[in-house]
Amino acid sequence: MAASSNHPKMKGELRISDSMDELATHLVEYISQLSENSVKEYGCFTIAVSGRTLIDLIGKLCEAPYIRTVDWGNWYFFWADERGVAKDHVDSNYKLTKDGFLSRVPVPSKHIISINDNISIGEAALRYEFDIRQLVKAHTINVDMHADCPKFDLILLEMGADGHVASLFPKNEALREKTNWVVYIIDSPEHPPERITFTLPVINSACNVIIVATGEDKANAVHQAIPVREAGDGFDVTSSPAHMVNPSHGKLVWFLDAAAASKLCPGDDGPKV
Ligand SMILES: O=C1O[C@H](COP(=O)(O)O)[C@@H](O)[C@H](O)[C@H]1O
Repeated sequence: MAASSNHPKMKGELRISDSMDELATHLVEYISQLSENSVKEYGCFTIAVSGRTLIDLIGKLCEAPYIRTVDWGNWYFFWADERGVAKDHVDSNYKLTKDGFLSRVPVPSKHIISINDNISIGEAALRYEFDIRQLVKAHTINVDMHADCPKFDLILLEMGADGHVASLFPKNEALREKTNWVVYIIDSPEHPPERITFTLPVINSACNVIIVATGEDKANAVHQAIPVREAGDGFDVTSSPAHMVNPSHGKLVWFLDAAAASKLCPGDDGPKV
């Protein structure tokens, strides 16, 4: 049975499931609710995803009842990060998402804003940000006036075992970016080295951010990322990019399985939920 908790010592709401299947069930129900609310309120749903296990987890959206109940025609689809490889390469987040999800749901192809793989990584980052700006201008994507950033309805992230989210890796220069919406890196500690990623100002301007973490190998990073830290406690926030996710006017929800949540317990900085 999933447990859900809000705790003043934890950043965001925690939803902890006993199994991957249960986590997927709760995750897709939550996404379908967000989609319904956004379409009702603004006429569309702007979603950015990242890669790997996430795409398997959202696969349930391609099945009954969601395949018929979700308003796919009003979805606008983006990537929070992409690897510097061709779109048909096994490492590509586009390929993963296309094969495992987008080919199974009727999102209009002109609503799928992918990253150009025919130009240099620097040009592709600029072009992707330009494409997003055009959709902000057209009022398809809302805007956070205070941050001068797009306000995506949902940014769906998966945390790596080192605490990275999207392609924002521990201690990387990209974590300091304050102005650009999209940047590229050429020094990813994980293969491939070239990546394009949303920056923290964009992630933290979203209406909703979900971070998924599953498996025992993520337990330490979860323990680093979720507890609220006191200023001056010596914790270097750049060692945990996921800890730096803190939507300024939006909602953050963590979807964890029991193994990933296993180190969040009394004696740490918060309660077991
Ligand atoms: O490199 C990436 O990794 C994360 C997830 O990390 P993993 O260790 O669980 O595979 C992913 O969300 C991101 O999109 C991707 O480019």
